[in-house]
Amino acid sequence: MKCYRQTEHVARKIKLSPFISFTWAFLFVIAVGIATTHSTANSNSTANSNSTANANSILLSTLARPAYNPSLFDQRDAKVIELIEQNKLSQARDLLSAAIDDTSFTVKPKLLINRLMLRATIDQMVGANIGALQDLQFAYRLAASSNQQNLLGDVAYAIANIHQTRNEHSIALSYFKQASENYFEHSQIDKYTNTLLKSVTSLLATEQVELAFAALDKSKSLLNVSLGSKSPEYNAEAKNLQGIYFLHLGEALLSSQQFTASIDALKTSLDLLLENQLITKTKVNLLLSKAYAADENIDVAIERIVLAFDIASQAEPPIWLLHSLQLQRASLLAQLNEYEAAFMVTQALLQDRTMRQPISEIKQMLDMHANFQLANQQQENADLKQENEIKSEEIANKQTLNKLYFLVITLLFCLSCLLLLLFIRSRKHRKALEEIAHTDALTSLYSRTRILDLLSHHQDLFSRNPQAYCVAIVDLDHFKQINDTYGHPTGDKVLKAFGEIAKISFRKSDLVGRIGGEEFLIILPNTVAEQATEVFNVFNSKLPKISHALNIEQRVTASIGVVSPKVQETFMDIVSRADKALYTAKENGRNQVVFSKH
Ligand SMILES: Nc1nc2c(ncn2[C@@H]2O[C@H](COP(=O)(O)OP(=O)(O)OP(=O)(O)O)[C@@H](O)[C@H]2O)c(=O)[nH]1
Repeated sequence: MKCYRQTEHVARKIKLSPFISFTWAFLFVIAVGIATTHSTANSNSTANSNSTANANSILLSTLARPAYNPSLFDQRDAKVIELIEQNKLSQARDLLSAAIDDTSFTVKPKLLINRLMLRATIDQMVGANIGALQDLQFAYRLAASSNQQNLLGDVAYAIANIHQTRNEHSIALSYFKQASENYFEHSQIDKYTNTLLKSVTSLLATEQVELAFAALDKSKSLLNVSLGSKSPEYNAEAKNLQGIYFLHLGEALLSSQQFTASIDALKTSLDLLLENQLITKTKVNLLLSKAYAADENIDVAIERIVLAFDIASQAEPPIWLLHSLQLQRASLLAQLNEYEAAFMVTQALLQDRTMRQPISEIKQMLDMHANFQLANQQQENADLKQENEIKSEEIANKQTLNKLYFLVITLLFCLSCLLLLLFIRSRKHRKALEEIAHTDALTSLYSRTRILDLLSHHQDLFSRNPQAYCVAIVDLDHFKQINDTYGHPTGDKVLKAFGEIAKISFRKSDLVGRIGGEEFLIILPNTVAEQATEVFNVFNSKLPKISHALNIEQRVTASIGVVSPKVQETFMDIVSRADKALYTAKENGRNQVVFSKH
């Protein structure tokens, strides 16, 4: 409706006949409506319809007017429109090209210019921007040379649009300037306002923020003036134009990092925009997502980009807008540290040859790649570090384990040594104890226990292998008297001296032990009774030497009872028998050897 109204406005201004005026108004509707749908750059054209469908609906409503009479202009134009309506763009272009070839500039300059504009529109629809630019630049030269000033603004505006789409913002701005000057000159205030708003995007892209805000201020005052002064339908359009004003205000505020104000402006824009402005609403939601993300409100930023995709799916968005949506999606994914997903999206975008994003956005994508690679690298480094840490820990554990093994082995070794030492010592100790137990402390002869053990052992052997041996019990005579006369220590010396004589008097195989105070037991292996009696007599004769040695008057003698054990006897029987023989020796007057014959 907006486009149609603008077209009518143009027609009135150039004061053509109503039919001709209407015809070109009709063509212009197609040109502007479709062109803005398919080639609007990332700003928001007031002249745009939201899709081909939208353009076609305007076209149909125009055709339905009672005043419309296609016979009054070239039938081919009507056919072209019909083909466009059927989306047969190639056929429409061919027919239009033929019509252009037939159109004489000198006779019908306006017709030729408008046809060129229409062909540029078709070219834009199929993405052939260069061809569209050639037609529009040709149309521009024709308009300038034929003094078609009223068309010059529209052509300049269309050229600016294409350059903006291609992100050639400086060139776009120069054409917007020409268009706005032309509209202002011809009092086409709405078109003038729209051009000012449209230029905001290019001003921001070229970092002319102050000029962008100046353009917004100017647009705002113009919009306030136009409100309320027209028909209700016009008010709806004006409201929509205000919505577009707020869109660009939000865009400018976002660019100057006033995020909260930007969000407010963009929300206001959504309230004001007409319902069918799907592409524009998509753009507003895209900007809102960017503003929320910049304000670090990622959740709402995600909601907005989802909404933007949703609205876009209901229209036929231009490819650049889809790229912008994908780029924002990638940016949000990157902010959520989902670099891999972001990378996939941006990689797909970079591979899309049709994409013509502004340098800043390409930089953003490259930054995201760099971030992704950095994050990957960091992750790899972190993984390596973790691996190293694990390995270091393993090595440390192994070292600790080795140390532990070494310690345990050392400890075990030490323990073994200690045990061995203890064992050796205990053996020595035991031997020493045994020695002590087996030896009489005073005389160094066998102790009572030991000599009786030896006797028992000997008797056992004898019972198996009877080989005559003798056993004697020797008791010193009147020893009490020695003690009493010379004292106990002298008595001890006598006992000691007895031991010494016994040691040298008997064979090495003979066994001598002390079994009582002054009583001794002597075993003579392999000895028969006669031999034993003789040995003991000799021995007894040596004892008086002790008196001499100790310088005592009492003569040291002994009474000796000798037995030759029998196989059936126990060692106690033997001792008892020897004791009896000893008793006999004592009875018989002491200092003698008595052999037991029983
Ligand atoms: N000096 C000393 N005297 C001891 C030891 N053991 C026993 N006597 C003493 O030996 C003496 C033994 O005396 P008696 O049993 O009466 O025997 P005796 O005086 O030798 O008399 P007869 O055997 O009948 O000739 C006691 O006075 C004991 O005290 C000892 O180890 N050293």
